[in-house]
Amino acid sequence: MSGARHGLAVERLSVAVRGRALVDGASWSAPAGQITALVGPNGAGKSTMLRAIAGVLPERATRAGAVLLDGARLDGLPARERARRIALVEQSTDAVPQLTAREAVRLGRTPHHRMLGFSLGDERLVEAALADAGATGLAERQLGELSGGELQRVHLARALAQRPAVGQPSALLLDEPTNHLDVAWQLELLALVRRLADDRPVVMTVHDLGLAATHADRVVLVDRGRVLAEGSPDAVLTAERIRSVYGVEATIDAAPDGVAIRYRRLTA
Ligand SMILES: Nc1ncnc2c1ncn2[C@@H]1O[C@H](COP(=O)(O)OP(=O)(O)OP(=O)(O)O)[C@@H](O)[C@H]1O
Repeated sequence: MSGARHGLAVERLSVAVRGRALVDGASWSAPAGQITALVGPNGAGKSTMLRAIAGVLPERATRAGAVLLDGARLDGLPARERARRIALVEQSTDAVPQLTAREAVRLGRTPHHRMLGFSLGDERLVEAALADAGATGLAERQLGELSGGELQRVHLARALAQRPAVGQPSALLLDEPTNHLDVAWQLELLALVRRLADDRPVVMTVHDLGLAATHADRVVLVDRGRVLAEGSPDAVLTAERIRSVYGVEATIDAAPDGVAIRYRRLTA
């Protein structure tokens, strides 16, 4: 059901490049206070959806449909206005390797600047964002010399620094946030994401269906640009659906400390 009053609502979103549909009439919602996992096979259109919501599609892409945050349309807002409300952490960004982590996180404040530029308040937010993402110790390091997992934390800190003033609606979109992270940091990140979802919608794409089932409140299953199912993890992630979408046999074990899913190739 789309149209969540508090949270993000995606309505009949379509994205095409040179006449090819990458996202095809997708409607789904991500309520504030919840973690929504966007899952689906490679090439399903998950990243394209996040980029369309954040308004950072390539120029040659055409799009249709609506994106609403707390009931207000984001489409048509100037890029800067949209960037104040929606923070997107991508798998790979065009990070300048010579920037230090702190300088990169400061860039997260750019959409909020007016004439005066960087303020003391911004500086405090940058330090808090670095601390929240566990990246304080990386602040003086150059991006080009960080490991994949360290870089992931800096990107997250940058998105945290981007958030608007308290009380203003915002959403956080994370594209494969657990990529490159070791198991300890995956759990740290998911605990942080849980805290961040306290007062806003958080959407994350993940390939690990067990992780989605364990840590997300809602799951949106996407295939070939379309939404196949949306709802609670146990309602969406059934062995039958996993078989039809991914073409593998899944055994789902729900335990009190999480959901483990084992996979086998389909036998003929
Ligand atoms: N800029 C682009 N121009 C043309 N086609 C694109 C562009 N970006 C993505 N695509 C295509 O759109 C489809 C959806 O890609 P997208 O990256 O959104 O999928 P995804 O679900 O995030 O995949 P993955 O799990 O592999 O990251 C793919 O077929 C991809 O090749």
